[in-house]
Amino acid sequence: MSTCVELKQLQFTWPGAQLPLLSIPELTINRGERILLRGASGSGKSTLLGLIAGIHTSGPGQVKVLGEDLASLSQHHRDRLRANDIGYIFQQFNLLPYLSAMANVTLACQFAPARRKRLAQQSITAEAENLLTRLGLTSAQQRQPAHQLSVGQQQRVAAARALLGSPALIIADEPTSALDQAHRDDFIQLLFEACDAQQTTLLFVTHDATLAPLFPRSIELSDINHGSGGRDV
Ligand SMILES: Nc1ncnc2c1ncn2[C@@H]1O[C@H](COP(=O)(O)OP(=O)(O)OP(=O)(O)O)[C@@H](O)[C@H]1O
Repeated sequence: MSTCVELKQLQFTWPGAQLPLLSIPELTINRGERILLRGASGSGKSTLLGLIAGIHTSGPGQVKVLGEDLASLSQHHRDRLRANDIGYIFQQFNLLPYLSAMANVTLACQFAPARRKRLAQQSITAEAENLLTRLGLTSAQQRQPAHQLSVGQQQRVAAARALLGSPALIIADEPTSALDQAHRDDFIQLLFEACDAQQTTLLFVTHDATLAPLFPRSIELSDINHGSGGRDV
């Protein structure tokens, strides 16, 4: 099985901090895996995701994504890898409020030539519609401005935006924190189905331990992190 994410001897210290927040000897995520990463609030989950997505650069150690050692890439190449191959679902969704749900989704392909190329056979709009429908938004909701949608609907739009153009890796940073249990489990099932249809790897981060049984593999950040994990502040 090929590898999607490979961390080796990773260390990361925020400027001004006394101790490294993260010190992770090893973590490997295979392609197609669905993996839950759990950790307490402030333990470094979002920081780790930012390192894997190439938003922050690490100190010593290696972060490899899809075979590329991020430290050896220029900022431009890291940005391109992220746009083309990583779909990011943010905690606050980061939708543009006055654009329609559909326009928010299709925008994802604007700066991602490889994603557009993977959609070559069908139009971007048709595939966005397909994904939004599969994730449970009606045609009317797809045309509505994002700020007029419920939190659960906005979350589905954010998921469709991340999935459009079949990126190899989806990173989901606590996307269900604002939902009740029924909507949360329903959203995760839909996300699994969409990831399976595209053979996408899913790295899902949460502080909620009750989500672990839904995932084939679950990791506690404190079990793999020898750094401070936010305990020095
Ligand atoms: N830009 C930054 N500059 C300096 N320190 C930061 C920065 N971002 C985060 N930190 C610190 O890093 C630690 C971990 O933060 P991080 O957001 O990665 O945790 P988290 O596990 O995702 O938390 P939560 O579950 O609350 O979102 C915290 O102590 C935080 O103050």
